[in-house]
Amino acid sequence: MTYQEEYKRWAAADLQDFDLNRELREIAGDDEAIRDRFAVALTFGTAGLRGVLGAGTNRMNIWVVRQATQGVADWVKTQAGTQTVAISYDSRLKGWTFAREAAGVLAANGIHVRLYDELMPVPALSFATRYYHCNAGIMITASHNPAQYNGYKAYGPDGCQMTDDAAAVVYESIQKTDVLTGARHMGFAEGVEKGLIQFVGEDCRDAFYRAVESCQVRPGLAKSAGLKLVYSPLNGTGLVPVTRVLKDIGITDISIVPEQEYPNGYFTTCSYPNPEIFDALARGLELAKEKDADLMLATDPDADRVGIAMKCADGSYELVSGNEMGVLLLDYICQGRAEKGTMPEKPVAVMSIVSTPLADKVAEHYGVELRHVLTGFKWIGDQIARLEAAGETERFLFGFEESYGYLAGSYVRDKDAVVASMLICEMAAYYRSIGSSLKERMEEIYRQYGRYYNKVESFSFPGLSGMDRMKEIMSGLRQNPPQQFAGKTVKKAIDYAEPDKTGLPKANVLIYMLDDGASVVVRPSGTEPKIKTYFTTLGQDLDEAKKEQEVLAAAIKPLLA
Ligand SMILES: O=P(O)(O)OC[C@H]1O[C@H](O)[C@H](O)[C@@H](O)[C@@H]1O
Repeated sequence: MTYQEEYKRWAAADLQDFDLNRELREIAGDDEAIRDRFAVALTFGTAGLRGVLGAGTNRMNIWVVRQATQGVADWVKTQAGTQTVAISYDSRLKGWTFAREAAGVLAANGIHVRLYDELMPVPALSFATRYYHCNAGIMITASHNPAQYNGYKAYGPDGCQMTDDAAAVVYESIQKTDVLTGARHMGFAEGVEKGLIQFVGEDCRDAFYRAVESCQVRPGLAKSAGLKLVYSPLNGTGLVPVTRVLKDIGITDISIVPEQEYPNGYFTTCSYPNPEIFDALARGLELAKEKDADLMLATDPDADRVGIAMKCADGSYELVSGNEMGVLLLDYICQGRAEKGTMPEKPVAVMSIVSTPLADKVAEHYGVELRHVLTGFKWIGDQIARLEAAGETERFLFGFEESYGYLAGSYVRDKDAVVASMLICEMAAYYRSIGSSLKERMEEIYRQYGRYYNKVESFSFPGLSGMDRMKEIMSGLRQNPPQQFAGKTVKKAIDYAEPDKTGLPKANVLIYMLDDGASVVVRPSGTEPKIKTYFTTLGQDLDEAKKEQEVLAAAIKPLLA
């Protein structure tokens, strides 16, 4: 069928969503708009689906959600177990609608559903999936994308994002399911009446909070430390779980950024709700200055990432990068657990290969094995699963990625900004209680292990031609391996396309280790049309390390044009 024919089929159907029929009427006769919506379909991958909201096979709408859920249902039916799927959603536009639609498809397939009756974040979904022994979990979210997006993250029975094998089966089934007529569907009320759709119980929520709070390193400490916090849920799911946990551990001086407090899928005060980006933290920073807060936290809409600003001695605020926070937390957890006598035998931490080598130094100092895995938090979840299979789950201390994702504990298998917010506040409270601060501890770490500087620079390659160019660049780097960058010799180059040499699954990643201890990683992003370069440089002080990075970046830039 051509895209025009598919458009006509949709335009003639009752799409049960006023917005969709109106959009199709509006684009009548506009070939480009029709092609964009109907020429291709959103692809279901290991991260599920993500796309712009609207009508068509290349958009997020109830029909694409039903089709994807039929794929998930078909896969669940091939599995043993409870035949149950957990569902949650965040503040995105149509979040609750998509969650209900997905529940209706599962129920029509005879599969039981456990649905949150209010928006809840990724870690709560991962937790419910495990708690109810589900075969799968579905999170309706587009994470930190702009407001016009929504998406569908799929989870396996362990609460980790779906494996490649399972996602491939789901995708195959999706392709056999006609988007408008192929998915079975039952009305939500009927599903509830038949007992197929149930809400997540209070017992599960309470168990989630207990699991998070059990990860405190110095329980009770925050109660008396007088920490002053500014928090922004960025109009997403963080408000309820983060404030609940913080209050439970005794942090009461919390000012919430008023315009970003309540769920709002339009994200009117920050168009790109990604805590990696300054704009997303700007309102929080203003309020932190006004309140003279010790710390400012902002969680992304599905509350799996958290961004931080810390107060410096002169009263100014400094943003903390994902790498720095990963190192601070690793250091705090190790030091605190050693002091409290709760350090497990043979402790294990995990980070992605693009995260800072400074963490290796810290782990070594505390006698912790720091495992390196590919980018994607599911690889951290996979390490916990391996420990679990060996009956050694308690060895897992902490996992992090430079992209602002952290997890301390094995109760969920995706990044958790709720536990991260709790531990960051506990850590800040601790340093405050001993007359120090996060900033001071970070400086001590640099003095002890060396002045590392990490920076990510991304190069955009939009469209199909961009995809080709990215392939050319990566194969060019493989065919003519660079021997030096800016006069610094490449001491070792690691190509992750060669699994025999890395011991990790095959991945399109190149790492260059330079003779002065610096390193550069080059990889195409898995989530955006970009090549990302990750720099680690060293210097006597920050200025020198930054200059080193600039020189290296300038040398690499021409290779990525
Ligand atoms: O670098 P990318 O492939 O774009 O991925 C960036 C990030 O995306 C998601 O948040 C994943 O869960 C992370 O594991 C990953 O680091």
